[in-house]
Amino acid sequence: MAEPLTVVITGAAGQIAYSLLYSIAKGDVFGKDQPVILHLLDITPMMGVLEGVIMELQDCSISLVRNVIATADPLVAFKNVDAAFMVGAMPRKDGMERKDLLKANVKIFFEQGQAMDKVAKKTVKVLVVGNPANTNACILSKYAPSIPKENFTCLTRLDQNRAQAQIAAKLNVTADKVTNVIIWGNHSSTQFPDVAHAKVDLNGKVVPVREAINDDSYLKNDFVASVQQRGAAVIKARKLSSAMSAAKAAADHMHDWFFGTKGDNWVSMGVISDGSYGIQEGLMYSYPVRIADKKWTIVQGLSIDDFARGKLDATAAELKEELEAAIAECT
Ligand SMILES: NC(=O)c1ccc[n+]([C@@H]2O[C@H](COP(=O)([O-])OP(=O)(O)OC[C@H]3O[C@@H](n4cnc5c(N)ncnc54)[C@H](O)[C@@H]3O)[C@@H](O)[C@H]2O)c1
Ligand SMILES: O=C(O)C[C@H](O)C(=O)O
Repeated sequence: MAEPLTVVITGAAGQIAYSLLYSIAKGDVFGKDQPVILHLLDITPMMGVLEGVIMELQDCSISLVRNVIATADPLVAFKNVDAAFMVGAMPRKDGMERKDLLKANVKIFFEQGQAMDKVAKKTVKVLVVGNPANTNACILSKYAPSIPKENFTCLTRLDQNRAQAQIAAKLNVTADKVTNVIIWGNHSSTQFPDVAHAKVDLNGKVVPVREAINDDSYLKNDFVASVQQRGAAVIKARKLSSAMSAAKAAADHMHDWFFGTKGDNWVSMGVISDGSYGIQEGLMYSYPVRIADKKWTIVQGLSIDDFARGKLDATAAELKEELEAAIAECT
């Protein structure tokens, strides 16, 4: 069997971690033959709750988990980690936008970046889930300069999964039949869920989603709005932000980073912009990526029409503003 991977989950006593830990422990993320050592970080007042979560993890009786370290000290949590799920942050409440969390949450990533810089492996793969996820990931990377920028990503896979599921429901197929939906930009209400290059397998025949749906007005309006607003809709209904689906998406993201994408398929991830598609360099922007040998590359050469161009630029403008506000908080 392989050597254990050391994996940190921050916000480990919270609701996303409650689902995510089980997924990681049973091998959904790193493989069914891959043992893991779990580092669980939360704040001191949550250590009692975390103890209960660890009891449950133990009671799952899963042999892939070789050790569990619970701590409120980031220097202990990030020590020698191979992968990091950065979940620990305040969730929004009904009526808030995710960027309203910036003031409360960005300092967490400012401080944790510095700790990560000191003690994490330089190869660590980092996924930021805590909102506003793109900007928090940018700040984390900025304050962990010894770790390559390519190692920092943020979660937009939940938006991708939502978009895929909605298209699948409309076409009366299962979600796995829909591929190459793209989420561009910010994990916020300005994100652009784009099906211009998406495909669907209809009874063995692969056709463009646009052709199968045959309703551009729906794809440009109701579909886009409903993916953009899905997080808010869950909060309104559940009085809590999404957790099971967020954990599933985080698991999907890290799994694909480790195991790669298949064939022509791509997935969406928030990654550091290199200027692709005219987006300002250095923003943490969600792009379509292909992954091989544990490295992502932005899919190039996709056609962008005027409608899409406007959407790509609007979400980039929001990210630029968020980043400026976040940097001001970190002085
Ligand atoms: N990107 C996405 O797709 C996505 C999806 C869902 C939720 N989220 C975000 O994920 C975050 C967590 O959501 P949740 O529902 O699990 O929240 P939660 O309140 O249930 O859990 C958050 C946990 O983080 C802990 N925490 C707070 N400050 C911390 C710190 N400095 N270090 C370590 N832990 C800390 C809290 O004590 C708590 O246990 C929120 O910001 C939420 O908005 C993002
Ligand atoms: O919407 C939220 O605030 C939580 C999360 O980002 C989501 O998309 O469900």
